[in-house]
Amino acid sequence: MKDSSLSSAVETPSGKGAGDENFPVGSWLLPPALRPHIARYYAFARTIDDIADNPDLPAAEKIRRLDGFAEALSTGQGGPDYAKALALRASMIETGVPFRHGTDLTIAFKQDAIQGRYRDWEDLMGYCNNSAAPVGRYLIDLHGEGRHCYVASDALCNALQVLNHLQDCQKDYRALDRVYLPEPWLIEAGGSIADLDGPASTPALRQVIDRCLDHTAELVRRARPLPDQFRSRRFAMEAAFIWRIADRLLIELSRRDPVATRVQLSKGQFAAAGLWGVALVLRTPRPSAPPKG
Ligand SMILES: CC(C)=CCC/C(C)=C/CC/C(C)=C/COP(=O)(O)OP(=O)(O)O
Repeated sequence: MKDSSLSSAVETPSGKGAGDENFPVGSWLLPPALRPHIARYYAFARTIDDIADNPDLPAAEKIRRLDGFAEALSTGQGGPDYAKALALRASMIETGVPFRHGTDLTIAFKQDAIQGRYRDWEDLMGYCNNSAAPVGRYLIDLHGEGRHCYVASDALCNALQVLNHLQDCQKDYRALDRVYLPEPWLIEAGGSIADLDGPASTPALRQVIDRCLDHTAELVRRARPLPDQFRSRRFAMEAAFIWRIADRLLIELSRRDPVATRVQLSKGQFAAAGLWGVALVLRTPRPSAPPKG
């Protein structure tokens, strides 16, 4: 098989890597034996996201390539252009994790290729259920944790996704004419999509950002039990770390303007979130077995 770390003819690498993410990807907190599998999932996700976000590819071509990745992952067909899907397929067969956690991502990124506006929160959550929730579900199944953990995990992943949309709202609009913030909310607040092109948020845009943050705060609240649900102490620490990152980003985005400046956590805040996660898990007992049902 071709070296899946090299890019193929159907890939359009953005140059982004795990170090550019908002949260730790396959961090040292996770069990070492699982990290190579997580790296394959990450490489697959990064590759298909880069195709969806390439401003120079026509939508039909993005869809053709994303369908190719889904097909290669679920059937093994497709050849060396789809090496990252084939590598993930081998990893998923070895670990027993369903292909669906990969193919669902292709559904979201195909949606990105053709949909640039969102009607309301439900519409946005429909997107997040395919773009972000599969990441947590993948990690849960890889660690052999119970599916009862999906509820809090979906809430955490969808919150991270919306926080990322808020951080990147101007960039996504300018580069891709893509606006995840519901357009009718902007119009209701007396603004328009053009508000995203200014030097700072208008009062209408700020109102919409705050409305999204209110919904996201509820997701972060629902995600709070997640670390306590995991039997794996390392995975619980990772989840607590990531939960704390979401909680801190929520505060930063409510205080600062993502249109005027890049809102992200400082290295100190990131490290503090890690310590918080480790400390939280060290002082709480692990569940011995998942609840029945
Ligand atoms: C169970 C558990 C611990 C779950 C957490 C899993 C996790 C880290 C989910 C994040 C999914 C997400 C928002 C990806 C977007 O990445 P991005 O913000 O880097 O987006 P971009 O690269 O496209 O800008």
